[in-house]
Amino acid sequence: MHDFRPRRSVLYMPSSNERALEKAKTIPCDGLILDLEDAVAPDAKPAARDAACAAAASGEYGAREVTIRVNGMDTPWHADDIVDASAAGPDAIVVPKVGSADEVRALVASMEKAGAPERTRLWAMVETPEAMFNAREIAAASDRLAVLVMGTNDLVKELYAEHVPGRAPLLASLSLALLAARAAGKAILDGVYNDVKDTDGFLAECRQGREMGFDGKTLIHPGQVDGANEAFAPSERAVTDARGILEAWEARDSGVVTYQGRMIENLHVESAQRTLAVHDAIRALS
Ligand SMILES: CC(C)(COP(=O)(O)OP(=O)(O)OC[C@H]1O[C@@H](n2cnc3c(N)ncnc32)[C@H](O)[C@@H]1OP(=O)(O)O)[C@@H](O)C(=O)NCCC(=O)NCCSC(=O)C[C@H](O)C(=O)O
Ligand SMILES: [Mg+2]
Repeated sequence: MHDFRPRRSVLYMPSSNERALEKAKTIPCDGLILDLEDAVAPDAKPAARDAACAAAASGEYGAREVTIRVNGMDTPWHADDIVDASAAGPDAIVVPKVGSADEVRALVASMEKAGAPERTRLWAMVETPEAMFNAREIAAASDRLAVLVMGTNDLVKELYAEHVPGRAPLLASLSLALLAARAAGKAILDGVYNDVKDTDGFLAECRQGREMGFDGKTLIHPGQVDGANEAFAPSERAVTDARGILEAWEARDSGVVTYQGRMIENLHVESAQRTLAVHDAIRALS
């Protein structure tokens, strides 16, 4: 009933960093974004592209979802990035600064022209004011588009905002993108937390992202993986409650039943089924 792929922790790494590419094989994250964009200097881009494509094609990353983030559509590297990444066949090609449904369709067409295998999905980064206003059309533009990824650093820059605890300046954007993803039935990942030494701030932001409804968080350091894995997995309590709700529902003799004093209706049963599907999918990873 629920076809769910865990994406609690999705780690960016510069594809120019050989050591990080090697280390990633042992990091317990659900996904990897091999970056060719912001984390790679212009003169290192061709070598980084080769390294990312070789890594994605290697099959050495186990159950982790392996993606390549190409350079933006308005850059001189984009066309070659799409051609080479499509040939490498990662789980997804991540495109930064997608601003419209037309751009999504153009990206899908260029992936198809470059022979990207069916399994290679498109992930669109939404990180500009234009993308926020077009989020609904972007999310629904193609079946190939599987995930929206928040780019909160670019958003803060574009809004002339500031990174603050609680992210008040970003809440409208985060909510718009979430609404768009859910309306289109797509997954959505929260943005990165820049201070790799601030564990409390990072965990608070993970909790906020989970409570808002994000599927997981994009990360920049291996030290952030365990916190995201825990925050975006159903807690033991949630799993116990989900089982209890299903048992109470099975034993009902009317359309409404209670579990531990709380009213349970069909919609709560669907949520409980989803919780157990997520829990099972996470357990199946290990
Ligand atoms: C942030 C970092 C530059 C910090 O690097 P460093 O000081 O080297 O960290 P450590 O010494 O603590 O590293 C310990 C070991 O872990 C490896 N490592 C570090 N980061 C990664 C990683 N991301 N993936 C894999 N492995 C990693 C180090 O190599 C050390 O290994 P060892 O020597 O064997 O012990 C660095 O973490 C980093 O570069 N992070 C990724 C930065 C990045 O990719 N940025 C671009 C994406 S973020 C973005 O653009 C979001 C979006 O577009 C937006 O707008 O918001
Ligand atoms: Mg960005």
